[in-house]
Amino acid sequence: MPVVEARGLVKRFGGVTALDHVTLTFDEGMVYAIIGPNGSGKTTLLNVLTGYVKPDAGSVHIMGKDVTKWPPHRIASLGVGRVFQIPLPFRTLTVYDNVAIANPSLSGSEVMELLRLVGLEGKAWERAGRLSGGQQKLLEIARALAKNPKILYMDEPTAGVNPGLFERIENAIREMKERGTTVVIIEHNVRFVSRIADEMIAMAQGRVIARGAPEEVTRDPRVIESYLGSEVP
Ligand SMILES: Nc1ncnc2c1ncn2[C@@H]1O[C@H](COP(=O)(O)OP(=O)(O)OP(=O)(O)O)[C@@H](O)[C@H]1O
Repeated sequence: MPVVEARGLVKRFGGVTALDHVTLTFDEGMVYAIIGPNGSGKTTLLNVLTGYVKPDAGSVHIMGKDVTKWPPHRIASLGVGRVFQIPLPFRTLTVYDNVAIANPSLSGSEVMELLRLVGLEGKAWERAGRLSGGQQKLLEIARALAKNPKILYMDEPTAGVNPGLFERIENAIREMKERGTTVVIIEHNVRFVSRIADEMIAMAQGRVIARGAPEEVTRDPRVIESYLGSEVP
């Protein structure tokens, strides 16, 4: 049974069809990348899968449960995590405490291990508000990992992050996969996600236009065309 199954999702905003009959499944322990030009519906899809936006038609099942009408907190309670594009740590708390409160059952050494994984162990006792934007993003990823989610949605993990830190994001994603988490990443940096995704899903105009191995999807003429003939980024 797939961990997530979306069937026939439709979402309209006024005259714009943001999702036009999207059907897809995500399997356990796999890493998926969702790519597509601006406005192709990627964020709307994540919002529907996590309960923030209700679809006009279609359904979402998580581990066999119909969650289509569930509010976000109830979906989260099934072990569904999300890393938002803009990190929002508790700025006045230390980096360590930000991770510790994400999951109070973790031991001190487990918290430090997560900080080491994202390269923030040297910042453990600094206030989170003092970190750079990229470091705050890494902290957000460590907080998501601390909760040991079954499914983790990541909204542009590399946005606003210094390329020198990409490797740490990659390490965190590999660690999640190792733990059996299903990771779904929306990303504009196609080269970055091509390295880590088991499968790539390309969207254009609210539809899934290609799905498969990253090297095949990025070479698919329909995908190249959706980026207006320019090179896939
Ligand atoms: N709340 C909203 N109200 C009105 N229109 C919306 C809303 N959210 C999304 N849209 C429209 O739906 C379409 C899909 O947008 P969406 O943000 O899902 O695309 P995206 O692929 O995530 O784009 P980007 O890569 O720029 O983040 C766009 O035309 C967008 O303008």
